[in-house]
Amino acid sequence: MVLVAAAALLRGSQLLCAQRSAPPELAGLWEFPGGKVEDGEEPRSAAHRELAEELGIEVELGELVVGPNADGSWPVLGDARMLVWRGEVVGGSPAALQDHADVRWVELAEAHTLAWIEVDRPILAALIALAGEESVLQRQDPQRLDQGPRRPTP
Ligand SMILES: Nc1nc2c([nH]c(=O)n2[C@H]2C[C@H](O)[C@@H](COP(=O)(O)OP(=O)(O)OP(=O)(O)O)O2)c(=O)[nH]1
Repeated sequence: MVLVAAAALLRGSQLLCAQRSAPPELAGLWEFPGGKVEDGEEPRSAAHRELAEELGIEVELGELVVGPNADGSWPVLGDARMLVWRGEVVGGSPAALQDHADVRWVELAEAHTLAWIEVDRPILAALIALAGEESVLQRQDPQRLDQGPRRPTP
């Protein structure tokens, strides 16, 4: 079975969305940038390689956005499964160098208004849920996420 490695790259409240230029049946649709894992390749390395090749960026990947498959992947087109990590851009500026018509930072809450590959929509919903949970945690205990370890009060 084909394994795809992709990234949900965030910049504050924005998500990096990529618009495919090929194949014809997917051209114009939006997706999480990434691509197929090659034989013998680590899935995370594949994500780094694809993002460098296709968008010219270096990324740092964080936790997996856990999907419904046993390995945490998401069912995607063509009977494939896709691993998606949250991450951020740490080098370069995203550009549609290869296989994409456009690449855009979009407010995560507005991203669903783009014409996504339909099977990606549950992944978008999971990202919004994760962001919501984090903002609740942050409101409950702002120091926990913002300022690192608590200092004892004098
Ligand atoms: N990259 C990516 N692929 C997705 C997403 N959703 C989804 O169904 N797919 C499907 C589309 C393709 O059938 C497959 C990924 O193939 P790809 O064309 O991006 O892979 P690749 O860059 O390695 O391309 P190639 O070697 O086949 O030319 O997974 C998504 O969000 N991102």
